[in-house]
Amino acid sequence: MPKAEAIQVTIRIRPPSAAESAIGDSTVCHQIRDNTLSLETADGKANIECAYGIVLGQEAGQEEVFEAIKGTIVGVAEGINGCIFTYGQTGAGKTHTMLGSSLGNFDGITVRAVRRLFEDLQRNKAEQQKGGDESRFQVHCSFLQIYNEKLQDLLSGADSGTLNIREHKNSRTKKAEVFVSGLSEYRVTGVEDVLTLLSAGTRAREVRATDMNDVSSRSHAVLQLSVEAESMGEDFSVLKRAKLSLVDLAGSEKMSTRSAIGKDHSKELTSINSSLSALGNVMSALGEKSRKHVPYRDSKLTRLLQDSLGGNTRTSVICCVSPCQSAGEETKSTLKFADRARRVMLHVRTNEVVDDKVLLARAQSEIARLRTLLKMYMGGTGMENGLEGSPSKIPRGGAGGVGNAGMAVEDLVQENARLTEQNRVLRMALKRSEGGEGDKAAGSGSGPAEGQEKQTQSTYRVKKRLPGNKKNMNEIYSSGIGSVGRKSPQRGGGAQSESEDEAGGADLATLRRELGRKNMGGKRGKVGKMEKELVKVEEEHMKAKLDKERIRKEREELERQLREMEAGGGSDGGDDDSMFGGGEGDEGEEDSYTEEAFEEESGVDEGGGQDRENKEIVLGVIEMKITSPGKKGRSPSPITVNKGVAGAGAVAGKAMVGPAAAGKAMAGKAMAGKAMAGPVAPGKASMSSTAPLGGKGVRADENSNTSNVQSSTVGAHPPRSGKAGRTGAGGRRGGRGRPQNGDRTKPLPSSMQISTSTLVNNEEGEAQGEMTYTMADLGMRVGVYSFRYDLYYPATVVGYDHRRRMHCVVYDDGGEGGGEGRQWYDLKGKKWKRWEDTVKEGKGKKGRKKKGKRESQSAPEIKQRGVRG
Ligand SMILES: Nc1ncnc2c1ncn2[C@@H]1O[C@H](COP(=O)(O)OP(=O)(O)OP(=O)(O)O)[C@@H](O)[C@H]1O
Repeated sequence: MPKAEAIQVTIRIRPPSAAESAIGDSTVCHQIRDNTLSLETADGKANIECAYGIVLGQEAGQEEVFEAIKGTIVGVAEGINGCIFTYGQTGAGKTHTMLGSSLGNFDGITVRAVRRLFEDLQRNKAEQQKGGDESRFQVHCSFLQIYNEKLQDLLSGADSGTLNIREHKNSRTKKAEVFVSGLSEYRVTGVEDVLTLLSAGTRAREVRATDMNDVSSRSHAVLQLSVEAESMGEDFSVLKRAKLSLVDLAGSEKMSTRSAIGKDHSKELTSINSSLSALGNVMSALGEKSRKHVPYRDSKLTRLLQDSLGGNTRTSVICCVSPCQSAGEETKSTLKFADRARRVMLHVRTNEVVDDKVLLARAQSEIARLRTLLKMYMGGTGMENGLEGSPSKIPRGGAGGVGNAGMAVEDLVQENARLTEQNRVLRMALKRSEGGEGDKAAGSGSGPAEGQEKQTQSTYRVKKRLPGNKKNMNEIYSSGIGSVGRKSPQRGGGAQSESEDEAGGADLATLRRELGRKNMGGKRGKVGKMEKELVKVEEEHMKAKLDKERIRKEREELERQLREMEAGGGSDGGDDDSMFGGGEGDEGEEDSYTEEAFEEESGVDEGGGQDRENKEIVLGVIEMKITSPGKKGRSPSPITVNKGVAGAGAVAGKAMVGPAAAGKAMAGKAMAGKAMAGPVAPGKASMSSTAPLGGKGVRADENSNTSNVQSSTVGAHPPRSGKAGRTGAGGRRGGRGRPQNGDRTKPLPSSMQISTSTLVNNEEGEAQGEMTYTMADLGMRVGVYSFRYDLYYPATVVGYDHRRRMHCVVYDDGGEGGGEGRQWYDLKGKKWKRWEDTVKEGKGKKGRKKKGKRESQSAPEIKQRGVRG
């Protein structure tokens, strides 16, 4: 449940500057208590006293500032978004606070925050590992500026052009979220990596001298770290994800303070002031409970910070002020802003994807707790034990019997969702059997049951099963595949039994009797609320039962049709009794990575070369397509992103059978359902984004429209421990060309081999064996070095475009973001330059360094203002 909390406001009063001291500017702003300051009015007659979260006086050091805002950082490793920004007039100390000073040990918030973040992540990882669980995390970094209302990538290494803010609907929360399309993201492994990027980006930032500051930042800068931390145990897997945004705003400046300023400066000033005023207006709107409209769209800054200001982010504002009289008016207006900010309430929640098993365990412990609670209540001992016995204090589903019945209803609803999903797979299988239309069916989105998510261009095939290893659908559904790695007596099998169905009803009946007894006993008032709750649960239970009946019937009908099809010869005859009609019927499928090719690589022999005792069963081939950008109105050309073999986990986790795009399917369920296993054991969920390829190759794509064929192989991913910037190069080029058209069945050159996974079902029906991670070159255009399928962004691929020599990001919103399904965003028209070169050459020089120098380049020195190396 989201927790409501206010934006945390800290005021920092800096010491007088040398210039202020030189003119003997008097001090009018003082800290008087830990959270209170006083400000003398311009005429010196009155003292304004105001209280904020924390007030830090002139003598406060960087460590104290960090302590004040630490709460925002510590949540990040736990999956809570955080945002820290500094606000104030030019020269008030914002950059000093955020970045620190190169003179001495004055690390700013950024360095401290990043250090703390990595410490937390490492500590969590070590703790998990100590307990015998697997744990890992990944962090990506981006850095941008908003200058004159234009968004620019500070890490693209050259003039980045203008980026756009886009919106995407989070498939989990169903809420719109903003992102910057085409923004470079680098994988970072520690504070040093972030500092290097920070240094490179800070050089590219716009600065200019103002009256108050010789090196005034003239742009708003946003450094963002995306964190994913995953832990996996025997029977659980939890993925936490959060973003930390560190924002150094440009300072407001009075037009009148400059006697004569250039046109550029005046434009800058207008743009800064208007975006800061838009920020103030947003804060005002958010602070007013009755106000419905929040003008986020009035400026790029407010649009970009939308999530941080009114959404699911823990936010801290540090308002910096000068203590001197000459700045009195600006200080007053900064304090006004602080006042607005502290009224804003946020709704913060942990971004966590939890495996079903964990949910089940949690639910079970909740039931146990509530049962005890009810027992105590019924026995009248609640109060004596310090527990509030009033039913109104017991959460929904929490009144013991009601809770138990409520859980039964939830079980039913979940079961229904699972059955609906299976029906969808059956429909696809049926379509395919009917005439190889499976791809179209999947692409067109036809067929999903009501309420299902849209399908996009993805195709799924289940490979022919080996003779002697025939299983019918029911066997497959009930053999535990539906719950690989998470065998649950209740859900592991196919449909829930009638008696289990009735369990909720039985609970309800018992509870009714119990309540009747209590009523008789004169506890009417207390019991009334429970009764209402009970009626509600009974209704839900009835509805879920009816739904289940309908879905079951639907399934029976589909199975019947499919059996008829198979009896009538199926799609490719022979001994193929595969669910989806085998692969031979897919001749017309574009850019297929055919099963034959797969077989050669995986060593799976259709004729039974495998150990049948082990009941080897290759359950599926995933093909995912991402469409190239195309112009609006043009049909986009498909680019195959990833083809792999989904093992039992994929089917089980419903990842590949998900109704949405492959990416979505994998995203939604795979993370939770463990289908997208990286180079980990089956049944374990993978780190979503940049699980290293571990030497697994990539595959050429035949739809590529470029002739410059370079396949990125091992190097497509950044080395785990390498410097972040190296990722930008997209890896060494190891490709030796791609297969010719029509030559798809030939084994790919080793450098381009697609990885495969082979899962073997053991006697218990659990998947055993190796499951490897597959990543293909994006249509020969992009060496992928980061790739994630998750609930947050259903699909995000960050890569290096070899042809254009630039970084690019694909956001696939599965059609939900209002786009045309999958979309391709790149850094159009940009020249690409390695960031190392940019740092080495210094700002202004363009062009790439010669090849082969990269290895010898040492990490750039960090001498940027405010950043310590
Ligand atoms: N708390 C502080 N202690 C010591 N020096 C400070 C402090 N705050 C700011 N300064 C100094 O004041 C000067 C201006 O600070 P800074 O560049 O951080 O201002 P700013 O608010 O970022 O201004 P702008 O908006 O123009 O970029 C710098 O030389 C900085 O080192």
